[in-house]
Amino acid sequence: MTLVTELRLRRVLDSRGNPTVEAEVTTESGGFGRAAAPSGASTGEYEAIELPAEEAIAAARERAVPRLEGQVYAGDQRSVDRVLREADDTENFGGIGANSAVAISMAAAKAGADMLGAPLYQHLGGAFRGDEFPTPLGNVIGGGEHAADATDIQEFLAAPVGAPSVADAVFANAAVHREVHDVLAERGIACGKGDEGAWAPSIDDAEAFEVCEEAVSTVEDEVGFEVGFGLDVAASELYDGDAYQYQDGERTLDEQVAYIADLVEEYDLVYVEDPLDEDDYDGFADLTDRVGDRTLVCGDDLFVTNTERLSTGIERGAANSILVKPNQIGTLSDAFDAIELAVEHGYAPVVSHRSGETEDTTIAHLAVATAAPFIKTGAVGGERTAKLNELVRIEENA
Ligand SMILES: C=C(OP(=O)(O)O)C(=O)O
Ligand SMILES: [Mg+2]
Repeated sequence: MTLVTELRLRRVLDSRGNPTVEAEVTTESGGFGRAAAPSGASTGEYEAIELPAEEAIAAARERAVPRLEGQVYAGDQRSVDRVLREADDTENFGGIGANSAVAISMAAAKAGADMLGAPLYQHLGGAFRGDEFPTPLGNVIGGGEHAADATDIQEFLAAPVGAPSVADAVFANAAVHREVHDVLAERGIACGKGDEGAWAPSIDDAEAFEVCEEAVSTVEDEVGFEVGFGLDVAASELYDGDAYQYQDGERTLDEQVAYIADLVEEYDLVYVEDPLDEDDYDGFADLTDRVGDRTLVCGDDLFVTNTERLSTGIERGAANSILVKPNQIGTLSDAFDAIELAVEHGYAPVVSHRSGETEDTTIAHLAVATAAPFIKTGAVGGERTAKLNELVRIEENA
């Protein structure tokens, strides 16, 4: 019944105005799924390859479409994703592009769910999924590769860890975002927004910590539950192969570990993503040793949603959390495998958007399906609220 009868691919816009790949899967009995690939700016060196959209579409039309149409069942996600890998025939989706692969993989999942008449999270998570919901991490101040002339640290993330519901958490993050703007205005600082909708003021990291702390504490008083904050340092972007380069000077490898450990202590950070370079497993292990009992040390560029890199991290005690971006690895099956391996070893999976996004809501369903404790998908902006509002709807209906 879920035999794929038609697979269409087209170019659509992402939130940065760049072309990205959208896929539509139709099945024999009329099941339908549509999904679009996101795109990163601070991409990890070991990510699957994103090809220019036109090139990815042409390659997938030639190599993947004939292997899927009339051959594979959309409800059998593992088969769809295996065929995508066979059609690609490289280690990193350099053949058809991870953007084509992930769009097709997610569209097939949606077509499979449509055939069952079930929401996507239920199709992916099954009947015994449980009833846990992810806490959203909301980007409220940012710079790095996402905004010029702003903070060195890429993301300051509101983390409403005490929220009684997803809806409360989503609104708390939006309130922190608003409050950050008010605090900046009081200080006479005008600013625009970065790629993910976070404020991108021309201030240094030290001032951003002050602003964030003040905004979070005001909102915490208003809502009456615990709201903390965390970071995505995106440290590979600061590392020049020798030291970490900040506006206020450089930090050696040891200094960087000590600096982050101090920040965790001083601001009671609940989450620290990519605090060190993507090749520095030892540094991650050292930091995890120091602060891993108090905070999540998350690997994004370090692990790139890849089970081999995660296995290395597990062996070496590097990090205690993994960021999960389906387009970093290319298929939903691979993303599921990374989550499963992480959970098995006590690593917290954090399902994540990319800085370039679309209205696609698959990651909201993926986070619920896998009972991921966190989802990182911004605080405001249409392509971000698409996921947040979907979480609110899922929570109401689940
Ligand atoms: C979402 C992120 O940014 P990008 O999509 O640019 O990699 C990130 O680094 O976690
Ligand atoms: Mg990151």
